[in-house]
Amino acid sequence: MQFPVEDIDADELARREALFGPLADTVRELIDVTIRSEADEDTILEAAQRIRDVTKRLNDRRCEGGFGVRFTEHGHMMTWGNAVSGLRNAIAPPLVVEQAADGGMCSDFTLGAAYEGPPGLVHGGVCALVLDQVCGMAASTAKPNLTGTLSLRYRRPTPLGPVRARARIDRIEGVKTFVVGELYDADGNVTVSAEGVFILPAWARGR
Ligand SMILES: CCCCC/C=C\C/C=C\C/C=C\C/C=C\CCCC(=O)SCCNC(=O)CCNC(=O)[C@H](O)C(C)(C)COP(=O)(O)OP(=O)(O)OC[C@H]1O[C@@H](n2cnc3c(N)ncnc32)[C@H](O)[C@@H]1OP(=O)(O)O
Repeated sequence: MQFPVEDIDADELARREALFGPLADTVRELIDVTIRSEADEDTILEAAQRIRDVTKRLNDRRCEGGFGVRFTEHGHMMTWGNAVSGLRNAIAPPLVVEQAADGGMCSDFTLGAAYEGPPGLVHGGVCALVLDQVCGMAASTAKPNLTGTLSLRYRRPTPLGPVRARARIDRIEGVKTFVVGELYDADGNVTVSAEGVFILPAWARGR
């Protein structure tokens, strides 16, 4: 696993955030309206062609593979391709995850039409995606890790709209960090609870 360091200062970091964040926001809106638009056929056909054209231009120069996890020389971590919180990832809701008063992690976000499973409800796999990230971030306050096991209990449906995720470390046993987490609906009901085992991999021990 590589973690490239980019030779950029705080101003350049801010410039890139201000450039790529709004691009991803725009594409996120595009995803939503692609699902929900009731425009006429000519408009849809024209939109598809214009999107193909701009995609071709953006493709002229691009990195190989995924964005990865990169650092600035001052140690700022850029997880911009992350599927849940990536600044440049239009399929990420995106989550902004913050430290909670209890020392765990917390995030308030909105899941719209792009995250639907059953009608009007968040897809169960999306609930797992979000909880993996927030539980993983809670675990990584103790040590770097990968998800070993994530167990979920879907207690009640999660409606599309405002959602809260929380996670905190339950206990640490050697290389294993045990985390518990929950999703909440807009009324504050727990919809999904999670238990995760996050593991410092053998190859990373002592590094
Ligand atoms: C160091 C890596 C850091 C990578 C960080 C990356 C980026 C940093 C960026 C942001 C960080 C911020 C937050 C994190 C955010 C999001 C979280 C998303 C996380 C993911 O999206 S991550 C992708 C999905 N994840 C995988 O792709 C893992 C595939 N898998 C493996 O890479 C190995 O399978 C591994 C490492 C799991 C274990 O391998 P290993 O060789 O290190 O383990 P080993 O045999 O030494 O066992 C040691 C002890 O763990 C027990 N144990 C073993 N496996 C277990 C399991 N699965 N469940 C429960 N317990 C298990 C044993 O029973 C023993 O327990 P005991 O010590 O008690 O005997």
